[in-house]
Amino acid sequence: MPAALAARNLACRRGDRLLFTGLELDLADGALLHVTGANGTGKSSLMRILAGLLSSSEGDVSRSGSMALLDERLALDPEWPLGKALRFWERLDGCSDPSNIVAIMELEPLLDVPVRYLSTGQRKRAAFARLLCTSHDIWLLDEPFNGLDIDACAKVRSLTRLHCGGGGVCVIASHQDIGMDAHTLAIEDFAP
Ligand SMILES: Nc1ncnc2c1ncn2[C@@H]1O[C@H](COP(=O)(O)OP(=O)(O)OP(=O)(O)O)[C@@H](O)[C@H]1O
Repeated sequence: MPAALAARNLACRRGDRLLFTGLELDLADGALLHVTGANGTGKSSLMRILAGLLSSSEGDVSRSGSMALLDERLALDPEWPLGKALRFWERLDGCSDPSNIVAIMELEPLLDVPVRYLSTGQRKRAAFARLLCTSHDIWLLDEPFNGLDIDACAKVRSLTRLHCGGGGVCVIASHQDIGMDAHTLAIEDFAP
């Protein structure tokens, strides 16, 4: 089944503030979307609505294919060494080639380090290792370049191109230039 993600007439209210309204998107066939906007405009809120973790105040989301959200929350046990924490999920996710993924994200030297000691960029690379283990069709990447060095940013770009080149859909929320050809959705265009 080809990956697709659509949103119709989405509105989002946080507290007493309406962040956006009438937001539409329609993604399929390897589409890459860059959601832009200044701090606090609602990019992360939109990503959580698309992921089904937050209710919209209006509108709906439909999708075809499985979906993964990568954000600043690292779903790995902070007390465990990274290798053990990754293995726990590799088994549950049915990861086909975990050692290759660890190598791609250059995590071998960190496998004995407790997750809570990882630096910001190391945590982000561990989050990508988890994402790659899951083989989901739709990637929702919230500020995926935060904390990554130049080489790791380039790697994330090439992994994203590979994902979309294989028919996967990807949404990147970032206030930064992502350095890739992408459709753009400026969240401020949907401000009330
Ligand atoms: N649980 C909450 N209750 C009330 N307001 C919230 C809640 N969570 C977030 N907000 C507010 O919603 C607004 C949008 O937050 P969001 O994280 O979606 O923005 P963002 O565009 O991703 O920002 P940034 O670029 O800084 O990450 C902010 O003003 C934030 O304070």
